[in-house]
Amino acid sequence: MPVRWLADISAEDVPSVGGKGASLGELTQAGLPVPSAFVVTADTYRTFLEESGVADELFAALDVDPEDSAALAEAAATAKELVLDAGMPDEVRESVLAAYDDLGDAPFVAVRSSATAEDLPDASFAGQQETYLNVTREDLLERVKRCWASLFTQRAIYYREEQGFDHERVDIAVVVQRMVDAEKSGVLFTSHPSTGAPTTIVEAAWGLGEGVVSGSVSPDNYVIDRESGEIEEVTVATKKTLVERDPATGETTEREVSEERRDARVLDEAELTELLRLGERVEEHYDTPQDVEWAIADGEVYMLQSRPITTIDDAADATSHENDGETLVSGLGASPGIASGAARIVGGLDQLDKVGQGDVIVTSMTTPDMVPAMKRASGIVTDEGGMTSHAAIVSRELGVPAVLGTETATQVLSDDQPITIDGDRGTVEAGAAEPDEEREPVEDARPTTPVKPMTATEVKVNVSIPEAAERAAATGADGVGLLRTEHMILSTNVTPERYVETHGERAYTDELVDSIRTVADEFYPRPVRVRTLDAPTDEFRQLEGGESEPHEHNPMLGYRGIRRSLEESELFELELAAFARLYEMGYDNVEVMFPLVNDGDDARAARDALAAAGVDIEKRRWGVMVETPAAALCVADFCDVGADFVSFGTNDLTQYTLAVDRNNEHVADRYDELHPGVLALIENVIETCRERDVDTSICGQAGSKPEMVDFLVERGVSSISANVDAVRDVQHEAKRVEQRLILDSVR
Ligand SMILES: Nc1ncnc2c1ncn2[C@@H]1O[C@H](COP(=O)(O)OP(=O)(O)OP(=O)(O)O)[C@@H](O)[C@H]1O
Ligand SMILES: CC(=O)C(=O)O
Ligand SMILES: [Mg+2]
Repeated sequence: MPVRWLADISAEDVPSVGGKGASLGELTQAGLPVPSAFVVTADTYRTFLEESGVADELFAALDVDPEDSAALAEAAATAKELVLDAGMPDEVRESVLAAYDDLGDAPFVAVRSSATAEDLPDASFAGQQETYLNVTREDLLERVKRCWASLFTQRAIYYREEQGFDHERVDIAVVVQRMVDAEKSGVLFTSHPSTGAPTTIVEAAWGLGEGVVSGSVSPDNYVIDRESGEIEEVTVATKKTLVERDPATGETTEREVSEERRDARVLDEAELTELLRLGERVEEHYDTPQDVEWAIADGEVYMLQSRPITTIDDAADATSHENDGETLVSGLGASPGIASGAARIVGGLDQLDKVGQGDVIVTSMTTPDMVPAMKRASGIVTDEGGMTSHAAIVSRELGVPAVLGTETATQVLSDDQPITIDGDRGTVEAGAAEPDEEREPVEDARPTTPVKPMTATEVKVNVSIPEAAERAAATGADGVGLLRTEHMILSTNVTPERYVETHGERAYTDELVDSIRTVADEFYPRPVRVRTLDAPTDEFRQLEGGESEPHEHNPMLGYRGIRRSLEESELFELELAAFARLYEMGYDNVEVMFPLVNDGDDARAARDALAAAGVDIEKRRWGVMVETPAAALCVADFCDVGADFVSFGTNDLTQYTLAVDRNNEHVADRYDELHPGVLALIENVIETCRERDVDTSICGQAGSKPEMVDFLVERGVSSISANVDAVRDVQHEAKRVEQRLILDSVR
């Protein structure tokens, strides 16, 4: 049977109709309003491959060295051409068209890829396959083939080759469904996506749902208490664009929303009540909270897809534990949370093995070599280190509670001693907390909510170690505002020069490609802004090969950032080659950012080096950091040389503006990112960039501070990048300021 109707499909049919098809079948059988549809099954795709005779040639074409980008591109092009050019077996063609005719009155249909579980388990691949809206009978068969062909993009081929996953084992089904000519649409979460509380959250925008799902439109947000049915919170967004069928051409197009509807509320009470009711029925049917896509046309609500919410944090409502044990040591609460476990005193790298799952690492200071053990640990305690130390950055990104700078923990605590650490208060106490409050190891930890306050200001996340990518992506951040390359280098424990000497040039580039790719994959298609190397000489000196680093009176004012990269052009070329490779592999979400530039000359030189490495600078997004007063004052020059964005590195901008070395404890109390001098420079840059249509952003620590968020959002910054644990708060803060601005403008 080449096609199957929704009414005959249920959850067991995933292998035949894919996840989307199966969920639509379940909803239909449960009596929920789903537009009529049939599924072109995975078997049909197989039949097509065999009977059209393309299978051998197709799979032979896919057998490439995934590292050979040219070959990869060719394989993808060949595969697509083979699939699109192959004739459909008569039986398939007839069944599909006959099923279409049974939908009645020659409707427009949605042709939706429905992946089967056999494909890559990597979640970032979901949504990679195509969906076509407003398809007519004439284009139907071709669109079905296009869905099939979308299994063979460069990225997909690369990934399967690399994972040793057989292309022949991958299946795909295609849902052909009557279009809902949606006046409004969106998503709804039947229960709160992070706590599981009985709160329904609805997001809604005008037109077809594509915009909401892809994130290109900011939707209204409604929060409804399921028990009382009361609408608790209504946030009306400015909806600039909508997606709809062009009545003249029949094509799906995006257009501007009319003035009067732009800021108008999308859903009224009756519609919300109806959505709430349908959501409850869906949740009841599956017996677990669901994430549902819906659309409304002519006053009727339709359900377009349902998936379980996988992000509910079981620990979310666990109450904080009051441990009555004695406080053994205290220090800086550098990474929040409470953790209990056996203390493991780690005196050297050879002792890392004794750190098991759930233990607490106690060490004088962490090093990059300890990261794997840090991932296993439930908590981290150090003698030394402040808020910006390696231990602080890594533990925050991994979400492992940490108490740092205790001075004496390695002496006071003993091996195997049960302890409880509080990463908020900065204390280490004797004894273990109740077992149910122990933190889950990172690998099993559920990511936090994907439903975020929608903000016009993009809220992104900073990432330093690729191991933290999954957790960072789960914040629902709009991308990565700063991916530091330093840690990728530091984790090799040798200087880049030494690495190239011992491993070769290719290996150096490979190392960068691999690390960046981990993050770019996790976030795809959300943008990931990667900064080229910025490590001061004093940090490199600690690495193997670091003896040849120059001694500088003040490394902060010295040989680092773009200055060093332009000087050491051979190494810089290898670094930039990594970007060229990533683009060839299809990571079009990667952006390049240059640190510590002072003026147009620096920016131009960096840009030219990027172009010389084979990156199309017109097509790819690149930009510079604004970290020196000179850069802030010369920002127009960056716009002139074609930067797509600038990003405030307020850690540096503050130290250079105030002449306060951020590593010098004698002047630490004068370090103030909100100093009027710093803010004046920032304001000036935002204004200049807005006039010239260049994006502005912040990626320094101050981006995680509410006062700075207020200041930036008011001035119209394009995006804010925050630490992993601050993303949610920044989203809320940005939304609050945006609402206030809207209200002010109305009054
Ligand atoms: N029959 C339909 N009528 C109106 N809009 C539809 C229909 N089918 C899909 N859409 C819209 O198009 C969007 C994208 O469709 P679809 O769910 O097939 O793709 P996707 O979200 O990219 O895929 P996946 O769910 O596999 O990640 C939907 O969210 C929905 O808003
Ligand atoms: C992030 C960074 O480099 C800075 O704030 O200076
Ligand atoms: Mg900096």
